[in-house]
Amino acid sequence: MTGFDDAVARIAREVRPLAAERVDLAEAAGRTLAKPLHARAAAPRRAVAAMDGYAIVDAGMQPGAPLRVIGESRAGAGFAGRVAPGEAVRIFTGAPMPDGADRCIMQEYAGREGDSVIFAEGYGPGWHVRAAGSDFAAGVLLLDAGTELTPRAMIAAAAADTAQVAVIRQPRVAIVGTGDELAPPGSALEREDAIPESVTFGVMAMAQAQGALVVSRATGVDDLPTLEALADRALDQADVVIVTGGASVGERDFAKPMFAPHGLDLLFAKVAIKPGKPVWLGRARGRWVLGLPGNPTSAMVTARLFLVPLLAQLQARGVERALRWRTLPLAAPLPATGSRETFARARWDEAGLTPLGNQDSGAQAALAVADCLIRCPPDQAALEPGAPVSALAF
Ligand SMILES: Nc1nc2c(c(=O)[nH]1)N[C@H]1C(S)=C(S)[C@@H](COP(=O)(O)OP(=O)(O)OC[C@H]3O[C@@H](n4cnc5c(N)ncnc54)[C@H](O)[C@@H]3O)O[C@H]1N2
Ligand code: MOO
Repeated sequence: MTGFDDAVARIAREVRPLAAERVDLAEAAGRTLAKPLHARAAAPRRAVAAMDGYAIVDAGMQPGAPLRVIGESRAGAGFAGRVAPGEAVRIFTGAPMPDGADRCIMQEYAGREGDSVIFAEGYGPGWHVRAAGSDFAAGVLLLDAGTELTPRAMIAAAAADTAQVAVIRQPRVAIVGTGDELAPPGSALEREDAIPESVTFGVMAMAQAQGALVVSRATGVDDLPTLEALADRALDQADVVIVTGGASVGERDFAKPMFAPHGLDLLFAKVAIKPGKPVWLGRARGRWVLGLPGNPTSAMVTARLFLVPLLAQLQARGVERALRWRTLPLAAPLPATGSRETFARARWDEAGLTPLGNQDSGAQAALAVADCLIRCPPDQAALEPGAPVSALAF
């Protein structure tokens, strides 16, 4: 059986990023930059006021002495002339500082009468000027290749004055759920022994949250010819095919056999973890095929541990960014681990991590409240509250 770190290392080694494409910036949120993004101009391009008030020459300024207001500078329409001592220009936040002026005094300190303005004591010490290039200089690297365009990064990309960006193509994902017992949610009660099909919904949401385009979601009964046909179609459509269920050792576990006619080549099959031991990853017809166990908690834990790094790697983000472990204290006791490395579901708050009471790999209700996985080495003794553990956002 493959160890967890070894399985992740194989993903890092074998999975190559998808090709790049150019998209309009408005379409780029959530995508990953394929090329570094440099600033086309400095920000601000020239010194600007940081407050509404008056631009003045600081040297020789005296509170109470009147200054002559010679013009106005607005954001988008600066003042063309030059300011000399004894003069002031009415200015607004973000407006270019006129030549000669080096300080902005907030309008709260100004007494204005016609063309004359007098400043009250106490307007210092702030100069309220943002120097040219104080945010960033022209030509600097703002966002490196491999950066996800988060909402915050979108600001920097637009501020770089770029209309289009080179991003990695979105991974196309097809999901196939297998099992005779599965019924579309809303119809399970119509058939004796049916259960609502839940796993593909969670896996789809996780793939989408990682930037993937889910091109199809299908379910198939445990019949090999039916599943082979579903595999064929999914391989036509997607970069990554995810098959859920049928990963175990029963006669009707067809998750791997359904890809056999397409030349399935396994990267790993079975990982020494709990839950999710039957998880596997392979390649067929040049596509990645990820097999997740059918148990809902096992499926979501293995999706978090292997699908998220796989999608990260395809999008040139690297597996490390997909698996950021943090050391956090336990807020409640953690039971001893068995012989497999274990990923306990937990909730995190100010007090620390509270392992959930239901650690069954078939659990669905407990999944909805879990937001962390605690990584427990094999044969770890029970831990008391306060003990530091390694945790991953789930
Ligand atoms: N003799 C052995 N039995 C099992 C082993 C083993 O090593 N030897 N491994 C166990 C482990 S660990 C797991 S995990 C499961 C994995 O089983 P499968 O991947 O074959 O999954 P199924 O048998 O199809 O289903 C398991 C369970 O999950 C429910 N399920 C499946 N798909 C869905 C879905 N899309 N939505 C909701 N629920 C689903 C299914 O009804 C079963 O209850 O095998 C153990 N057995
Ligand atoms: O891996 Mo299974 O997930 O232990 O039930």
